[in-house]
Amino acid sequence: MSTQNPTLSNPRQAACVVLRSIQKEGCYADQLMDRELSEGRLSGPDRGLFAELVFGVLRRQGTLDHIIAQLLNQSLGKLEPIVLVLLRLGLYQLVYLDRIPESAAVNETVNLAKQSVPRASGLVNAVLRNYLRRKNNITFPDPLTSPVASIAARHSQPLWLVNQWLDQLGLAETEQLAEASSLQPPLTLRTNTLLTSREELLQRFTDNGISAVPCHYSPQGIVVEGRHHIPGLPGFREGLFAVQDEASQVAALLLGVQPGERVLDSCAAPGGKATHLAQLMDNRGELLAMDISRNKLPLIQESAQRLGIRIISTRSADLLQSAAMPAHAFDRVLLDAPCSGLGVIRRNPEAKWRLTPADFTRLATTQRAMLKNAFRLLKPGGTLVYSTCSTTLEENETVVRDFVSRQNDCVLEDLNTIFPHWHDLFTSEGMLRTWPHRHGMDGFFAARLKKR
Ligand SMILES: C[S@@+](CC[C@H](N)C(=O)[O-])C[C@H]1O[C@@H](n2cnc3c(N)ncnc32)[C@H](O)[C@@H]1O
Repeated sequence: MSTQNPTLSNPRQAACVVLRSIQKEGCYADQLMDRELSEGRLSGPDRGLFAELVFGVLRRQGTLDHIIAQLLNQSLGKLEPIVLVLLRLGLYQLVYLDRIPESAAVNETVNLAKQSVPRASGLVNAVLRNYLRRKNNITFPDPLTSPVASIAARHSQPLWLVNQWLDQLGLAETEQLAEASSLQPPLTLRTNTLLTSREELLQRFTDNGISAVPCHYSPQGIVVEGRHHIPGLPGFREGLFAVQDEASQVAALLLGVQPGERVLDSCAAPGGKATHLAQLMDNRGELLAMDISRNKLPLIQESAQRLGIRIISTRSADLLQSAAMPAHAFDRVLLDAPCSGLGVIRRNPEAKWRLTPADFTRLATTQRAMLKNAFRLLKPGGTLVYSTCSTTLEENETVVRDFVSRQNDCVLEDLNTIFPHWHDLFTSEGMLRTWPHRHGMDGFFAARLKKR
């Protein structure tokens, strides 16, 4: 099956194609899904089922594989990759989707197998029916004697990640985080305060029969209940809001930008934080949104235009190349560094099956070099926020502590002192650490540095 197949009007078939591309080619789920949805072959509830199947299977892949292994007479590794995708897809519907009748889940999956890999349709049928017979006898590792394996299997997380969380948080919180990280994240929006207030936006949603509540921490944030097609939400085309997790909103607020300042967002695409910063600057001053990827700069410009922002200019430059950097000295710099994305695995669940601990060391090397270069661009007295959507120590505290210890003109500011009302988001050292299970937002890190 190909992702270009023009006949994919069936949500299960479309999900199967996307899952296979992710497995085979290392594609990103959100990009493939956007492409499929924008081609308009699926309509109405089929679009919702398609998204549910792709993200659900990726989030629950570990648990599904654990169950499949008990139902098979052979090891999982011996299955053809497409057969494994079909089994995950069928089993996901049986285990997690109450609204789909069991017979439909089995028959539709077997039909898909007949189309794509006919020789395996008997096996797919047998395994799914075997699950229906044995579902009350599926076993998981004992939480007392094998806590890591138990959490990994029940909450669908890789073993290395559970071990890492255990070192950071202890057993009870690891269980909570593992569970929260396999759930669908909330839909959080940032009010565009250049055009409206949070209260007016909430009222607009209420008037349109959509439930939404204010965020607890971000003064611009709202959480919308249910699933929605974003461009169809009231106020989207008028630019009244941007989609952005609350943790990301808080990270930009930590920079403390003021109207009239000269600000650099050094890794800016697709522009979530850059547009937020411009909004906080009240559309006054200069904001340079820089990114290595020239292809992504139009995303920043399109968002800025929709939100009525006039102070952002974009530039393609490599933060690792000093010579390519803008010659300005900035009052404030945001370095929202490329990272492992372990804090956003609710949104990009394929990442947890691809990453390995070796990736963090490689990423940290780049992040250190970026921090050094970004700090050079600050004026004396200027402020820099270093942030990532990763939960690892290596990409976060270690990068910052190491930099501060080597850089005589750099001071780590204590966020507890500057933003005392958010103290439960900060570590005792004064850095931001948000967690899905504690704060209901993405896992995020930020530290605020000052140049003497
Ligand atoms: C975490 S994303 C930034 C997200 C953005 N701040 C936002 O809120 O929408 C990291 C960005 O860094 C960019 N990037 C990666 N390496 C870079 C480099 N060497 N110089 C500049 N940008 C880089 C990537 O293209 C990516 O867009």
